[in-house]
Formats: sequence, structure tokens, C-alpha cells
Amino acid sequence: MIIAGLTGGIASGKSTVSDIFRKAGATIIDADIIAREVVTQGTPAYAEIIHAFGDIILQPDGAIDRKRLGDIIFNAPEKKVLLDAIVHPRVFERMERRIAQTAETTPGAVVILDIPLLLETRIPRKLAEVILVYVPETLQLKRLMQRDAIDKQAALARIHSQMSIEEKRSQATVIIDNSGDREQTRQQALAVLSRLKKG
Ligand SMILES: CC(C)(COP(=O)(O)OP(=O)(O)OC[C@H]1O[C@@H](n2cnc3c(N)ncnc32)[C@H](O)[C@@H]1O)[C@@H](O)C(=O)NCCC(=O)NCCS
Ligand SMILES: Nc1ncnc2c1ncn2[C@@H]1O[C@H](COP(=O)(O)OP(=O)(O)OP(=O)(O)O)[C@@H](O)[C@H]1O
Repeated sequence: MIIAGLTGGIASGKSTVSDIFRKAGATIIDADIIAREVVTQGTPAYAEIIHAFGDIILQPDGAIDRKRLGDIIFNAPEKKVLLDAIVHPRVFERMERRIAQTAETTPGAVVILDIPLLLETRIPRKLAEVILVYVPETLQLKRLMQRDAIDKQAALARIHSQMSIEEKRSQATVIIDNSGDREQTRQQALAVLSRLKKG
């Protein structure tokens, strides 16, 4: 089994690239999806989040209001630290379980760990490659504002809560440049996957 990490800045195109990898047969383990699973109602993380942030971050149905929680943590670094400390250990634990399951069911799999904060958190696991989906910050800002229908200030708060994309670029071992059209990105992603398969 080959395990590689996939990362990038917010709205740089990680989901776009992981969809291409998935369609080409890779097994994707997505940290954003797992981060949602571990905070559903009734979980210990859900209780800890309410304890740390108060009922104000709940929707009327009792689920976590992600927009509200995002507005809080992306504008206050000390609050982000609190949330990260609750969510991240659970995400990594569950990811390790998924990796172990995949190793049993599909020992020949190419496994891609899609982790937005891979370089910020430095997961304790050896990766065959650290693949970065790159776009310059100006394009990242434009795509984020468009996709999430948010203003420049809110978008910059999110971008600046992460390591800069240029710093990430200097730490990655493989770069997929997503500043062109989707077909150009697809070609690069398929070439990366084919190299990974060869080992
Ligand atoms: C803050 C929350 C509630 C906002 O939820 P929302 O549905 O609006 O966004 P979503 O989860 O889809 O994340 C979108 C993107 O935001 C960025 N992002 C998310 N959390 C963080 C964070 N703690 N620090 C920096 N960037 C983050 C990532 O690029 C991610 O891909 C949510 O992102 C969350 O619970 N974050 C903490 C867990 C986390 O760090 N997740 C990232 C992968 S482990
Ligand atoms: N090559 C491209 N050309 C034009 N638009 C693109 C391209 N790649 C991605 N996009 C658009 O840019 C936005 C961000 O892409 P995507 O959602 O894949 O990013 P992401 O890194 O997964 O985001 P997040 O960090 O929030 O999870 C989306 O609206 C997507 O449709």
C-alpha cells in the first residue's frame, strides 16, 4: 500500500484534485469529512465544543452551526487553538483506523490522505509524497469569495488562519498547479498518480 498526503490552502482545489484521484482508482481519506463525523451530536467532541464555545454555536436542531463556529475561530486565533485541540486528535485517530481497514481490505491500494492542515499539524506518519495543490494567493482569494459567497475580509481571515500557500509550496514534495483550467489540472494529477503507482 502506498500512502501520500494531499494538501493546499483553503479553496486551492484539493477537492477538485481528490475527485480526479478517486475516479482514477485511488482510495481517498478526507480529513474535512472526518472532522464533521467526529463532532456529531452525542459525541465527546460535541460536548467539549459546547463547553468551550457555549450554546451560541448550536442550531435550533442542536447540531453545530458551522458557519457561526467558523466566523468565531477564523477571526480569533486563540479560539481556533481551542477547536483544533478538540477536533484534530479525533480526526487523526479515525484516519489511522481507516488506513488500517484499507490495508486489510485492499493491500495494493494507493491511499491519498486529503488533509487541509497537513503541513500545519505535521502528522506522525511517513508519507510517500506530500502533494500540494497550488494556486497563487490572488486566485485563491477570488475562488474562495466566489465559492462561499463571502466578502474579501472574511475570505482573507480564512486564508491567513493557515500557513501561506508559498510556504506550503516550499515544503511539499510534489506540486499540482491548479491555476490553469480543470483539464490541465487533471493531466497533472493523473501523471502524479501514475508515478505513485510505480513507487
Ligand atoms: C470551522 C468549521 C466549523 C467551519 O466549517 P465549514 O463547514 O464552514 O468548513 P469546512 O469544514 O468544509 O472547511 C473548509 C476549509 O476550511 C479550512 N479550515 C477548516 N478548519 C480549519 C482550521 N481549524 N484552521 C485553518 N483552516 C481550517 C480548510 O481549508 C478546509 O478545507 C470546520 O472547518 C471545523 O470544524 N474545523 C476544525 C477542524 C479542522 O481543522 N478541519 C480541517 C481538517 S482536520
Ligand atoms: N482549475 C480550476 N478552474 C476554475 N475553478 C476551479 C478550478 N479548480 C477549482 N475551482 C473552483 O475553485 C473553488 C475551490 O476548489 P475546491 O473546492 O476544490 O478547493 P478545496 O481546496 O477543496 O477547498 P477547501 O479548502 O475549502 O476544502 C471551487 O469553487 C471550484 O469549483
